[in-house]
Amino acid sequence: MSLLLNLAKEAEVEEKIRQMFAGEHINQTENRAVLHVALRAPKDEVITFDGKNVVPDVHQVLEKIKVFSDKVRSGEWVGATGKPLTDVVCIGIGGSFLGPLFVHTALQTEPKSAEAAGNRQLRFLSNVDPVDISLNLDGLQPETTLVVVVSKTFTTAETMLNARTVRSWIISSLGESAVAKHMVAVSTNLKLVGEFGINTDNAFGFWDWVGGRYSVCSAVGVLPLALQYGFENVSQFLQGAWDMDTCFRDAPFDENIPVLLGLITTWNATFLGFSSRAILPYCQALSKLAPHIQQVSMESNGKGVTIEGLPIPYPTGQIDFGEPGTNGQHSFYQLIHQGRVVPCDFIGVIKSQHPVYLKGEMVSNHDELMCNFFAQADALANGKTREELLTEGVSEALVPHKTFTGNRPSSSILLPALTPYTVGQLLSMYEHQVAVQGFILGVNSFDQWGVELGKVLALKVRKQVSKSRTEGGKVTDFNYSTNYLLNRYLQEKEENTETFG
Ligand SMILES: O=P(O)(O)OC[C@H]1O[C@](O)(CO)[C@@H](O)[C@@H]1O
Repeated sequence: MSLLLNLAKEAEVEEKIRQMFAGEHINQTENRAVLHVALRAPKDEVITFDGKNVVPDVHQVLEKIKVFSDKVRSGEWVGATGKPLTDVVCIGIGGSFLGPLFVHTALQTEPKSAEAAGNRQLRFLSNVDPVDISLNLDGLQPETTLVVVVSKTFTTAETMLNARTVRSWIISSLGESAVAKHMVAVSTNLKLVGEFGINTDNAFGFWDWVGGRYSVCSAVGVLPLALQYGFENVSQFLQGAWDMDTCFRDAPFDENIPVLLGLITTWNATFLGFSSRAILPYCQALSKLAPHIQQVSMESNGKGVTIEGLPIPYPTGQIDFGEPGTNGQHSFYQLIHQGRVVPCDFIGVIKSQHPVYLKGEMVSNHDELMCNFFAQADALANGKTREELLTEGVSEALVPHKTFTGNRPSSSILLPALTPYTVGQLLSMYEHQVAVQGFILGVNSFDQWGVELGKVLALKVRKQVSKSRTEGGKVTDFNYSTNYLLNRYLQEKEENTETFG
């Protein structure tokens, strides 16, 4: 640890944290500041961007969300037919989806939040696959549904097509004028929001200095979560995130949770060369933590060049994946214990959101879950030797199969309980862990050029599909394999299309 702490010094991590909180343009390739911490700063904090304190702007949007969500929840804001809007469908993808889904999943079983939600429903439509539309609109009525279109750029192809499709669903049932009451937006691009037909008075803005995958504490997450759980619960979530932000900003590195986790993750991935990391919450309510952190981490640190554009001669970010325990134990843990080395983050809670204790049982249901949490880290670290197996009377033939090498790294994170506050702490901890790792690797953790090429090629395919539909003829513009598959697809495609309106 002391060598890793020296490395943090050498890599000037302290200075980089300072630059981040000072609103310097550390996202150099996009010439942007990285100020998601300002989204959870209390009113009296001063965080400047290009000489201006941004905290009042943040609180202005928060106040707007509070007023709007209170109106919708109380039934003061009604739909086109005068009915309260009890159900919310958020349309967004990537950072405009995964973070809010993670927090929603963590809060929906938390007693105080669940009570505040009552019978309200919150759903997330992300995939452009029409099956996702059908699943998310199933059982909903347009007259009681509020749609929140969430897109930082308001240009993301999947989100915009889903938004147009759901707008047609509303219009076909309630008429064009219903859009004003039933559709709102979250974006940095208010011009495009207006052009889409959503009243910009009903749009909730954020800023270029918030990266998509770091936007859950902006209106991207706060609006849907406040609609579902009430503003007070969401404000506790923000306070929790800010608590960890201040630990990151102020604590000495040997007590700084995100810095320590960032160093350990870098050690495992880059120095020891372990190419993946498992995020394993022993808490069902954290089932969407891994998919969210997967984007935060892999889109941030999955880079091939340094911030200066030089090729990197060492492995950068790791493949992040995960599932709640104990489910994962019965799925992929075999490989983790005896196959490749996969550093693990175990996350447990001391108090369950729903304690159950069956009469006559030795331990509560949650204790049973947590016994596994404690056991796994030990099993990975210590393993089981040939000698131990022989003492237990295991046959020579089976000894190699039952041996565990041990010496497999893991970190254990124990929370007092899963509340809006600790969910905020957890989120911020991982966001900053990723930043520290990027600072040490020397990459830009805040751009994402690697997602562009696929988008451009999809556009080219889209043009081809529409050309061969209208003009006929075979596709020849791609490589042999793609041409063949695309022609086969177009030839055999038969669709019973459902249209709204
Ligand atoms: O919020 P937007 O602009 O629709 O973008 C959605 C997501 O797409 C990405 O740009 C990746 O394609 C993410 O970084 C982002 O979170």
